[in-house]
Amino acid sequence: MNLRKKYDIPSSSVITIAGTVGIGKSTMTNALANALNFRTSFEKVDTNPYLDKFYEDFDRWSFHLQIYFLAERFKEQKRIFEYGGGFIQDRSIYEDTGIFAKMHYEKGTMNPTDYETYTSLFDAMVMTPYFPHPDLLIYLEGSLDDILSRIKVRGRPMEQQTPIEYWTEMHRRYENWINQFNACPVLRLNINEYDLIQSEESIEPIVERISTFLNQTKKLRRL
Ligand SMILES: Nc1ncnc2c1ncn2[C@@H]1O[C@H](COP(=O)(O)OP(=O)(O)O)[C@@H](O)[C@H]1O
Ligand SMILES: Nc1ncnc2c1ncn2[C@H]1C[C@H](O)[C@@H](COP(=O)(O)O)O1
Repeated sequence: MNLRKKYDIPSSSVITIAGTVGIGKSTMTNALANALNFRTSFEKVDTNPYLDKFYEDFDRWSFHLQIYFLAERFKEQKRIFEYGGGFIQDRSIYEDTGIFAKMHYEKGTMNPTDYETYTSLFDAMVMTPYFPHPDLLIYLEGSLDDILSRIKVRGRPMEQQTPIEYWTEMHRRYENWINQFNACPVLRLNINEYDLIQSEESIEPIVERISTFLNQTKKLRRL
């Protein structure tokens, strides 16, 4: 059933799914897009020319990878705009800079000049009045143990070889990042509150929450 009409969600909505690696963004993206009859925008993992190399040598490839992701996400943003919305997006562009680039710079695996070049490009492209922000960012949160076990079950080879400290640091940074994020409205979902793998129907209460949330933020904007 198309839940979009039942819950009165505008067909032009753009909803982005945020959260740490392995938390369940792609699974949520597919489930929501099916429920709302929306298009999807996924990040490229299998065809990404830098990702494997990056996990083997952060220092050498972190700048290249960030530029690649920035270009890909910007192209996706353009596609979403050209369709007039109606999209679920797997990961927000804000996480690239607020989590990944910052973490690699602060941990010393991206050099200061590269970081400065990257952030000035990001700010010029994204943090402008011309860049359409999503209507809603759904932030998926969960315990580090649950996330580590999901990364293990999914089994992407380059992620298995990455030290646990990397995922621990990322998890910590995500919590801080979301607490001060304000580029668009945020709905937080705890991954223990639903199970899209065992029960497809568990998407409906989530759609209902999205609808309530979007209507509330619409009213607030009118005040
Ligand atoms: N609700 C859930 N319950 C149990 N496992 C899940 C759930 N959602 C996702 N997973 C599993 O967790 C792993 C990571 O999910 P994925 O959607 O690929 O995460 P992300 O896109 O955030 O990296 C996959 O193996 C997926 O099947
Ligand atoms: N901006 C990024 N910098 C470094 N690594 C990144 C970035 N965006 C995504 N990634 C990595 C993390 C994962 O290994 C894959 C896919 O992310 P996922 O959260 O599993 O969708 O790409």
